[in-house]
Amino acid sequence: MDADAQSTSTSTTATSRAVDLTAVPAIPGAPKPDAVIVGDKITRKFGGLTAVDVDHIEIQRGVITALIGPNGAGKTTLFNLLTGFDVPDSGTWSLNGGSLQGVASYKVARRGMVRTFQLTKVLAKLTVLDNMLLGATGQRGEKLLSALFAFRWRGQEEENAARAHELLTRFKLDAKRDDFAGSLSGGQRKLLEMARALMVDPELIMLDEPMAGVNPALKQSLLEHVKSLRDEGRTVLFVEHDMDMVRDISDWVIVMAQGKIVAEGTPQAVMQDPAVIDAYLGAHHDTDLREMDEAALEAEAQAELEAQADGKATP
Ligand SMILES: Nc1ncnc2c1ncn2[C@@H]1O[C@H](COP(=O)(O)OP(=O)(O)OP(=O)(O)O)[C@@H](O)[C@H]1O
Repeated sequence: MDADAQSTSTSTTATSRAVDLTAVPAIPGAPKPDAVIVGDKITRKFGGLTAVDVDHIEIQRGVITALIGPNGAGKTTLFNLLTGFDVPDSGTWSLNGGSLQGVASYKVARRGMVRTFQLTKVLAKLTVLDNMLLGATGQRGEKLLSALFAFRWRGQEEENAARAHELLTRFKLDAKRDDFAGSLSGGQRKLLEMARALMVDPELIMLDEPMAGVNPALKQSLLEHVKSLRDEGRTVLFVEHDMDMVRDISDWVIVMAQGKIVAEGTPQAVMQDPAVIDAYLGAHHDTDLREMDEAALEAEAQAELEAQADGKATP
């Protein structure tokens, strides 16, 4: 384990809110013991295509939930809707019981829910430190009224700089604080985006494909950082195609296909669920889950060969 990440997770376990989810029924829309997000009848259509059609969703507080599914399943669209970056055709959802319907993305962030993007939105021509400080916008200082109280704004600036420094150290980016963000590797940009999201000290952090474009050397460190978010009491919801990551760090997995939630459960249960394997294989273009369930596929191929040898037609 990365020494820095280890010290982070060790020092933060005291505030972990993780609970055992093995007793939660493995059914789509399963009720959770302490849901931080609850959504109902959320739909989003693009022309004739229904990208999201979620009947009920609950995200448990304090654990890591993976949202998986084949390409085009609606995962990013659902992220966009929950965080106010897109507007649904119908549906309601709440954070800690407070409705987020019609709430703009920056206000959603102020209420404690932030997200990162599939393609990182770090600003290449700003320094790493300036990117961090931008992450703190939406706080007191940017308000016109606060400009009248410059002493408060200065205090906020100092607080932000201190927090940025602390986070850059934690994410091992402190040596790069004055470099242009554009000079960072793909993995470092993902780390910067995660660090920036933490500037507002969110209760819930949503990561859209945190492993995409990250070189293998940084992957383990990134995984440990995601786990440390949970270990310090935050809720993590992430979209990912990297099934190793899903298996390694998720406490719960929600599977989408064609806009709907088709399965939920612990990683172990979900990865053996025929509905999940169907959802992936039906889409024909996600190889990760194929690799993941090689044994099941081999058994299926063997059965097919035997059926052929017996002269039976296979469906
Ligand atoms: N702005 C848009 N305009 C039209 N169609 C869209 C738009 N955004 C998404 N879609 C369509 O909605 C469906 C769901 O897309 P979405 O990006 O949410 O899927 P996803 O599960 O995140 O896929 P991936 O894993 O490939 O990122 C897809 O068919 C996509 O083409």
